[in-house]
Amino acid sequence: MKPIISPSILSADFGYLARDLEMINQSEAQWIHIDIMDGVFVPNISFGFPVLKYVAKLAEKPLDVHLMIVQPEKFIPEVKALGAHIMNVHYEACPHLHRVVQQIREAGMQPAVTINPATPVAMLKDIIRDVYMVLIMSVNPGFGGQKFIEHSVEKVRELRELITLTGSQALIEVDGGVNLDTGARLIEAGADALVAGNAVFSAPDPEEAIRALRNL
Ligand SMILES: O=C(CO)[C@H](O)[C@H](O)COP(=O)(O)O
Ligand SMILES: [Fe+2]
Repeated sequence: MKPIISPSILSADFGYLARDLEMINQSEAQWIHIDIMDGVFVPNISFGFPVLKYVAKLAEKPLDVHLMIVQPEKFIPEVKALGAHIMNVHYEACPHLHRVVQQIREAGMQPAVTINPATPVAMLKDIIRDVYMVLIMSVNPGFGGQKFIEHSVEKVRELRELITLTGSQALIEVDGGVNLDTGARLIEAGADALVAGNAVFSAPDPEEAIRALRNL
């Protein structure tokens, strides 16, 4: 099965956001990845809901929303209003993760849980049956264009084992430093979906870069 490709608009040219979204609409990408940062959970701020309303209007593919914020449950209505397909919340930001997952589902979105590079896969054991997807961060969240953390490939393998063992249907997505080389190894390890920012938007032909990732 071909991997799901979710281009991250964090690396788009914000001065030409409409053009870059149109490129994704025309491309072989399945989803559009949206990074929301609060300057508290991560040391950076990206864009907020007034900008994302405009993005959502132009986007013709399901939105894969990645919230790098504290208390993400506070923003379930705003994320829902964007028409998001998937709402990714961080394990590290949710002391009551099970409740948040339930709330996301009740709101009519697919719940996904994201883990930072220092969080072991084993921490997901009691939530894995309840989520649509797990997002493994392969860089420390907060910035695009960072170097891939090698240990992430092993984490994908461990997560695939946990999913098989528990009978979960969860998808595995990986985010950070994904390119043709790291992407190939992640897919081999069991990843279903790849987020790519820099590898797409720094390429001479971004649409071709998406196609190449899709054909890995
Ligand atoms: O969540 C993120 C950063 O925290 C981004 O989705 C990620 O960094 C994508 O960018 P790149 O592919 O350039 O690493
Ligand atoms: Fe992300």
